[in-house]
Amino acid sequence: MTSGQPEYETDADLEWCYDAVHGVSRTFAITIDRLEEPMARHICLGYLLCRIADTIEDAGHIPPETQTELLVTYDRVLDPDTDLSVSTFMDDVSPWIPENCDDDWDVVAETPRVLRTFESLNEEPREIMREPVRELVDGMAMFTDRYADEGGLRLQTVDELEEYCWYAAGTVGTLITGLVARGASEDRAQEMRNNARSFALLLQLVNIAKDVENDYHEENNVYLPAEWLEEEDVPVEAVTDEENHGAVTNVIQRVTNRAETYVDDAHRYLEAVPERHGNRLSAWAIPYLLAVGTMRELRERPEDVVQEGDVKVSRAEVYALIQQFEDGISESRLDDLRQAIAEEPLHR
Ligand SMILES: CC(C)=CCC/C(C)=C/CC/C(C)=C/COP(=O)(O)OP(=O)(O)O
Repeated sequence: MTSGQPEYETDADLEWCYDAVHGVSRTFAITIDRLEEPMARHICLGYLLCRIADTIEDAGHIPPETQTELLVTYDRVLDPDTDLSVSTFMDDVSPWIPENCDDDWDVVAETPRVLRTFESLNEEPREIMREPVRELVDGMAMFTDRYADEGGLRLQTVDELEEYCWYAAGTVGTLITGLVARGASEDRAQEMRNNARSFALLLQLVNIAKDVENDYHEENNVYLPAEWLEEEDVPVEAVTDEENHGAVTNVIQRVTNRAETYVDDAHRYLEAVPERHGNRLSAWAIPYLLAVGTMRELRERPEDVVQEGDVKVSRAEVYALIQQFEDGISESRLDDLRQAIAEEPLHR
């Protein structure tokens, strides 16, 4: 403990942070439940710091220039070389917190609590996390600024889509790898660093493929590359129109195919993951396998992304997958599970 906080207060804050993650991310709730201490609290706090920026970036009701300003201020609060206090950020963001606060905005409203809990962690994990979080925040500020005139993100090319995925998820991969690789052999650490970007791009591209409807209607963002939409004669602003469902489905398939190219690297990452500092292989294997399962669903019913607004692995399958890890997991079992879940739902 480095902050001089009374421990009972930090414990209550940490409990709050664990509850908050369960409210905002299905993926990270599962991951954090699998981890032991101290990795669980490190990943929890690292994730919440990122989520605050993500909520601002996704806020359709905030003008882009204000989003950029808020993200820049948040970055300065995280910068150890400036003494900008979190209260400045709260003064700026408070008018934008919706009255009927959802779980995401609850976390933003509690930024001071998240930050003081983060500051209560040991210095080593904190310093591993700080720069990747700031890179994510800066990247989001860059994207809201780039598309300020459009009112929301309108990614143009597949390269730009992958650039965006780097900031939104690749940075999180760097954060995780920094924490998890401590004390590992140089070979293992290098193997993880080589494959971390692929792991993150796999997860982020699958999320983008399945969330097209919600991203446009709730957040005013179109991540499907305009160049791919154009090849299908779909105007970007008509991405969810009924007449374009078939054509947009083709673009969703293309994004899914792109995600598929990262699966082998992600698998290599998992084969190198050590179980130190409270880390557990299953914490990362489960989101990986859920991404493979979601790709299966996206291939089988891509039209549901635009017709139903969502394609995801069922709760029963998520449960069945978690059950597979009750007694730990071997590498060969990971291979088998990947093949199985790519073909059909696990619980059948
Ligand atoms: C090297 C390595 C381990 C890389 C992985 C990095 C990582 C986990 C990035 C986050 C990707 C992601 C799309 C999370 C889920 O979305 P969400 O948090 O919005 O929640 P949801 O599950 O509710 O959609």
